[in-house]
Amino acid sequence: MAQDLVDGLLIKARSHLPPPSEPLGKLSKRDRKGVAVIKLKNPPVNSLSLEVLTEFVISLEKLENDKTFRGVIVTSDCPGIFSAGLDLTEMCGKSQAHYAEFWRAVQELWLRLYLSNLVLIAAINGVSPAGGCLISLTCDYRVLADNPKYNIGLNETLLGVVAPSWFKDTLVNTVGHRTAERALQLGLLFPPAEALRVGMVDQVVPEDQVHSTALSVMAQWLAVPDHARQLTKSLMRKPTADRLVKQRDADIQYFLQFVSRDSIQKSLRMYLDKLRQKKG
Ligand SMILES: CCCCCCCC/C=C\C=C\CC(=O)SCCNC(=O)CCNC(=O)[C@H](O)C(C)(C)COP(=O)(O)OP(=O)(O)OC[C@H]1O[C@@H](n2cnc3c(N)ncnc32)[C@H](O)[C@@H]1OP(=O)(O)O
Repeated sequence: MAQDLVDGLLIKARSHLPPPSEPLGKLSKRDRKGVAVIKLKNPPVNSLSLEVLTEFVISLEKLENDKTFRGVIVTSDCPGIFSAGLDLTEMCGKSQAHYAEFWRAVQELWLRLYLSNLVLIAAINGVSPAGGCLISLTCDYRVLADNPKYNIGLNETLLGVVAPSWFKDTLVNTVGHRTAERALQLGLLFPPAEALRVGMVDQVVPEDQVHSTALSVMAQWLAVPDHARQLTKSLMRKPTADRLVKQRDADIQYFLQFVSRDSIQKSLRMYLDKLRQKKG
């Protein structure tokens, strides 16, 4: 059975954890076939807070260091939402030190995911804007559930902010320069059929088949000898990652200057207010 391949690893935000005695990321070693599942669980929208980013990195590191694991399926435990992207409250009204710590954590997760030796398959079972889309773009393969609500893309410009160069590079490496340029400037969020057409995802399948499809794809990728696949992945991705590695501190300084501007703070606050008012 396909499900027998899977091991569970749940990433939760501390505030939603039950008793403090439970570890944050649960890594069970029951699996024999080397595939783990990382399920993002930070209700209500799986926003990527500093805590979630940190926990994600720790979980990945554990899996990388545990040689029984060769692949990870990245998916969501929040119905209808893969991830709402970076937690906007981490970028509003906080100190410079907080912004710097937050941005370093965003960089760290991107680098870990993008250069991972593991096979990463995104099982995208919900809407996936901005940072949520970025996570899926770092994976080796993307399976998206066929639901017209499940838009995916880098919509930063619609918030009045700019996708940093390494977000842009990740998109360009996936969909090509022209599609990326148009998508980034317009902040396009693609519905499934469009996302497939432009190459933002590799497969669109009925919602109840996302997980089983991700498992089948995983089996195909794991049939390739690890050393050859890993070196090839590195050849393809390292030049892009190195551009950030060489200037991580400068990138943090850009972010600090950018996010601290009154105009950017105002844009982010207005966007958050709009989200909050949607309900009432
Ligand atoms: C020159 C170069 C300089 C380089 C500088 C670089 C600068 C880069 C700066 C920023 C980069 C940002 C990347 C990002 O990822 S920004 C995040 C973008 N995300 C979005 O636009 C998604 C926003 N959310 C939604 O559209 C919806 O919430 C959705 C995910 C579709 C879910 O909808 P629904 O189920 O209806 O839920 P609600 O909208 O009611 O939301 C529930 C509560 O969650 C709050 N929320 C939603 N998204 C976020 C978020 N990303 N961060 C924090 N909080 C979020 C929302 O406000 C609701 O809160 P409350 O219950 O208090 O009302």
